[in-house]
Amino acid sequence: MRLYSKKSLSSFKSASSWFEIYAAFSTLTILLRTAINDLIPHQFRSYIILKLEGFFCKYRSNNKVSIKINQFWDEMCGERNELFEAALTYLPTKITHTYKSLKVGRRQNHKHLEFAVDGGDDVVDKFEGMTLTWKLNEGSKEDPRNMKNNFVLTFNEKQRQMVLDRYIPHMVKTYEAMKNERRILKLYSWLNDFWNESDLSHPATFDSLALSPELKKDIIDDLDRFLRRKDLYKKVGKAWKRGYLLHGPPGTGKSSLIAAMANYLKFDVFDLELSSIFSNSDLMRCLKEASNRCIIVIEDIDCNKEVHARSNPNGTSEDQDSESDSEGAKMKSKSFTLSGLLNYMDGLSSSGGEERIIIFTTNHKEKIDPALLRPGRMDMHIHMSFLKGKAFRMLASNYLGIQGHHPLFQQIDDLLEKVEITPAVVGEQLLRYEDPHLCLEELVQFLTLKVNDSNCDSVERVVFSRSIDTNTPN
Ligand SMILES: Nc1ncnc2c1ncn2[C@@H]1O[C@H](COP(=O)(O)OP(=O)(O)OP(=O)(O)O)[C@@H](O)[C@H]1O
Repeated sequence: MRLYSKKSLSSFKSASSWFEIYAAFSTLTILLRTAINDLIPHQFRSYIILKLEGFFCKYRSNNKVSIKINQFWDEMCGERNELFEAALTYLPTKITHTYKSLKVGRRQNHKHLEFAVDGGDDVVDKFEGMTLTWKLNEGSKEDPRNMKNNFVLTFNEKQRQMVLDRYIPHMVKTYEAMKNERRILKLYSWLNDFWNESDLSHPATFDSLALSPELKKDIIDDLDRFLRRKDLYKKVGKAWKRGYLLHGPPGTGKSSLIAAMANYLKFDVFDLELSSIFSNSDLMRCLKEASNRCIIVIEDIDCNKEVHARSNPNGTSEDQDSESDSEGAKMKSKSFTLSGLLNYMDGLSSSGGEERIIIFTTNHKEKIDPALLRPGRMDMHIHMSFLKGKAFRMLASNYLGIQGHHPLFQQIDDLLEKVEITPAVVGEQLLRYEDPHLCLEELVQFLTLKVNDSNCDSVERVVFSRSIDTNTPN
C-alpha cells in the first residue's frame, strides 16, 4: 500500500514537472511571438521567411515538378494549343535509338516522312545542363472526338525558371523553323463566306521564271527589305504591308510570279475574287480572316465594277440600275466600294501587326483608278512584258537544259525583237520535242512565221486604211 502511494507520488511529481516545462515553453513562445511582431517590421519578417525557405529547398534539390501541356487550350471551343503541336514536332528529333514507341508516316502529297512519339515510352531531352523528361498521355482511342491528349514535362524543381524562360522558347523556335522548312503552302479562295483551303502546288520559283535578271533582283531585294523592316514600319507608324501591282498581257507570267513570291517567302496565298464580296464589311471580314504572313491576291482588278464605281455615292455601278427589279434590289445591298479597299490598303482596317503582301494583277493598268496606284498602296509596279533575249535564255535553260551559248540563240534574239510573243507561247513550243536542238530549230521557224504574219498584218492594215481613205467622200 505504501509502495503504491510512493509510486503514485513520484508519477504525480513527474507529471507536474512536465506541465511546468510546457507552461514555461508556451509563455516563452508567446513572448517571442509578441516581441517579433512588435519589434520586427512585416517586410523584414517576410524576407527572413523567404530566405529560410530557400535554405531548406537546397536540401530538397532532387524534387521533381511537372507541367502539363494539353492538346487543346480551350477544350469547349476546340481551340488548339500551339505548344502541344510544337512538342509533337520537336520531340521526334530528340529520341535516341533505344526509344521504343516511334510512329512513322507520310501525309498525302507531302514530301517528307513524318515522325511522332506515342505514349509508350518517355523522351529524355538535355538542354543547357538540364535533364527534361517528356511523357505523352493519349486520351480515349474509342471516341476520337474526345481524344484529349497531353504532354507532361518533368524536371528538377530548381530549374523551373530556366525551363519557362529558356527551354520552352527554344522548343517553340525549333518547331517554327521546322514548320517553315517542311511547310506545304496553302491556297485559300473566298467562297460562300469563308476561305476554302487547298494545297498551293504551283512549282514556280524565281529560278524558273523567265524575267530579266535585273527585274528579278529588284523584286527579291524589295521582298527581303520589306521583311527586315518590321521595326521601321512600327517607328514611322505604317501598317507592315507592301503592295505590288503586276501588269502586262495575258501569259507573261503574272500568276507564276505570285507563286514564285509565295514559294520564296513561304507565305500562304489568299486569292480574293472581288465579285464574291457584297459589302465593305464583307471585305473587312475576309481580309481580317486571312492569316498573317500571307499574300493577298486580287486578280484582274480592272475588271471589277465596284472598283470603278468610286464616283457613284452609293457605291453601285451604273450598269446595276438597268438590272431587273429583284436583281436590282439584291445588287443595291451590294455596298462594297473602292474606298473600303483603300481603307484596307492604308492600314486603317487591318488587324494584326504581322507582315502582309497585297498583289493586284491587271492586263490594263490604264483602266485602274489612280487612287489605288499611288505609293503606299501599290508600292511597286511590275511590268510583265513580252519575251526578249535575256529572259529567253532562262526558258532555254529551264526547258531544254541549255546553259551558256547555242548557235541559234542570236537568230532567236533577233526574231524576238521583231515580234510580240509571250513566255507562255514560247514555253509551249519548247515542250514539243525532247531534242533541244530540234526544239530551237522549230522555234526559229515558228518565230519567222509570226514575224511574216505580223508584217502581212501591218501591210494589210495599211492597205485597208488606204482603201477607207479613198472611199471616204470629201
Ligand atoms: N515569265 C515566265 N517565266 C516562265 N514561265 C512563264 C512565264 N510567263 C508565262 N509562263 C508560262 O506560261 C503559263 C501561263 O503563265 P501565267 O498564268 O503565269 O501568266 P499570266 O500573266 O498570269 O496570265 P493571265 O493574265 O492570263 O492570268 C505558266 O504556266 C508558265 O508555264
